[in-house]
Amino acid sequence: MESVQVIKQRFGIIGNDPKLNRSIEKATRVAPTDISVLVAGESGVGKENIPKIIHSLSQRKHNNYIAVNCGAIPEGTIDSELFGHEKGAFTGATNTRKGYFEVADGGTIFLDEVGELPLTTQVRLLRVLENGEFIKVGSSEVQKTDVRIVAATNVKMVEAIKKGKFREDLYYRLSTVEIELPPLRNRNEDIHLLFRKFASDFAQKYKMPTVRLTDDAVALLIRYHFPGNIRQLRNIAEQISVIEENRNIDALKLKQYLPNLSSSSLPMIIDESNHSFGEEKSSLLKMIYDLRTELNELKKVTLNIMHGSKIKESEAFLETSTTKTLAPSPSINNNNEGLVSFHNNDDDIHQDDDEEYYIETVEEDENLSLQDKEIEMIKKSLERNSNKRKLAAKELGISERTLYRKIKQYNL
Ligand SMILES: Nc1ncnc2c1ncn2[C@@H]1O[C@H](COP(=O)(O)OP(=O)(O)OP(=O)(O)O)[C@@H](O)[C@H]1O
Repeated sequence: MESVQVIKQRFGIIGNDPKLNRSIEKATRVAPTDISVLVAGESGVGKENIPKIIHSLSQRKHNNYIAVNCGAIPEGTIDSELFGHEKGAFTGATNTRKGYFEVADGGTIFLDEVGELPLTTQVRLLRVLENGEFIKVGSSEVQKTDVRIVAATNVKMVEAIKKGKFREDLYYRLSTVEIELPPLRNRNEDIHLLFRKFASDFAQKYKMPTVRLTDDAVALLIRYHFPGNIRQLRNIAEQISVIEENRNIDALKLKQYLPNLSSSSLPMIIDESNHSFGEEKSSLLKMIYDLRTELNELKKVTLNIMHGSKIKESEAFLETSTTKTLAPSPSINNNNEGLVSFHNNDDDIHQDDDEEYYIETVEEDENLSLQDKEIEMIKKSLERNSNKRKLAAKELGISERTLYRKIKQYNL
C-alpha cells in the first residue's frame, strides 16, 4: 500500500496535521473495498480529494469517476441527471438520455453536498445502494448498475435527519465508513505551509516575485478563524499576490485581507437585532432598488429610440440576444429564488402592469455593476454569518440551494 506521504504528493495535498494524515490513511484502507464512504467536514477543507484517492486506489480505477454536485443541480432535473430519462418523459426530453449512474457503471460516483438531495431522489438513491437498481425518469424498466458511492457533506446530517430533511436509512447506508476532515483553524502547523505553497503557485502563475509573511503576519494568520478554510486561504494568498506591490506582508497589511478579524478566534454571535447590521442590509437593498430604477429608465429611453426608428420588438430581441450581453431584470424579494433575478427568455420583453419595459438592451458595465453588488452582498452576508450558508441564505431571503449555486457561479 502506498504511504500517506506518497499519496499526498500524488494528489497535491499539503499539510502534516495528524488528523489529515489519519483521514488519508483511512481512505487508502477502504479504497480496495466497495464500502460506501461519507466524507464530512466544513466547506473548503478539501473533501474532494478523498473520493479521488479512493477511486484511484480501487479496482475501479480504469472505469469512470463522476463527481456530481448535488447542491448545484436544480431540483426539477436532478433525477434525470442522476438516473437518466426516456424520450418524451417531460417537455424537452427529445431523446433518451443516460444518467450518471448508468455512465459510471463499474466506476465511482462522488456525490458532493449529498445533504442537498430532495427526499424523492433520496429514495431512488437508497434503491441503488441496496441492490444496484434504478429506473430512468419516464420508464418502468428496472436497470442495474454497479457503482461505488462516495458522498460528502458539510451539514450536520444528524440535525438534517431530525428535521426530516434527510432519510435516516440512507444516511446509514452512505456512511458505512465516515472520514472527517478537520477545519483549517485546527491545523495550526499547516496554515503557513499552505500559504507558502499558494503564494509560490500564484507567483509562478502571475510571473511575480513570491509574497512572504513577516513573523507577526504569520502569528496573525494562525490565529485567524478561517470560516472558508483552505479555499479562503487560497483566495487570500491570490489577492495578496496580485495586489500588493511590496512583497513582504506584515500583520497590518494582512489584516486588510482577513474579514471579521475582531471575532476571528471567537465563535460568531449572530444578533438578528443588531442595528448596524440591518442598516447595512437596507442600504444595500436601497442601492439595488435605485439601480433598478435607473435601469428601467434606460430601458424606456432605449425603447423609445427603437420605436422611433421603427424597429419591431421581436427584431430588437433577436439582435440583442445574439450579442450575448443579456442584462438582469433585477427583482428584490424575500422569498423567491434569486437575490437579483437574471432572465434571458422571451418573457423579458413585455410591458408590465407598471408600464415598465423589460428589454435586454443595457450596457454590459451595468450588468457587471449589478452582479458586483450581488457578489458583495453575498460575501458580506457569508462573513457576518461565519460562512454558514443556511444563515446567510435566510438573511438574504433566498434558498440555500440558490445561494449555493451563486457561490459556485461566482467562485466565492
Ligand atoms: N491539503 C490541501 N493542500 C492544497 N490544497 C488543498 C488542500 N485541501 C484543499 N485544497 C484546495 O482547497 C480548495 C477547496 O477544496 P475542496 O473543493 O476539496 O473543498 P470541499 O471541502 O470539497 O468544499 P465544499 O464543501 O465547499 O465543496 C481546492 O482548491 C483544493 O484544491
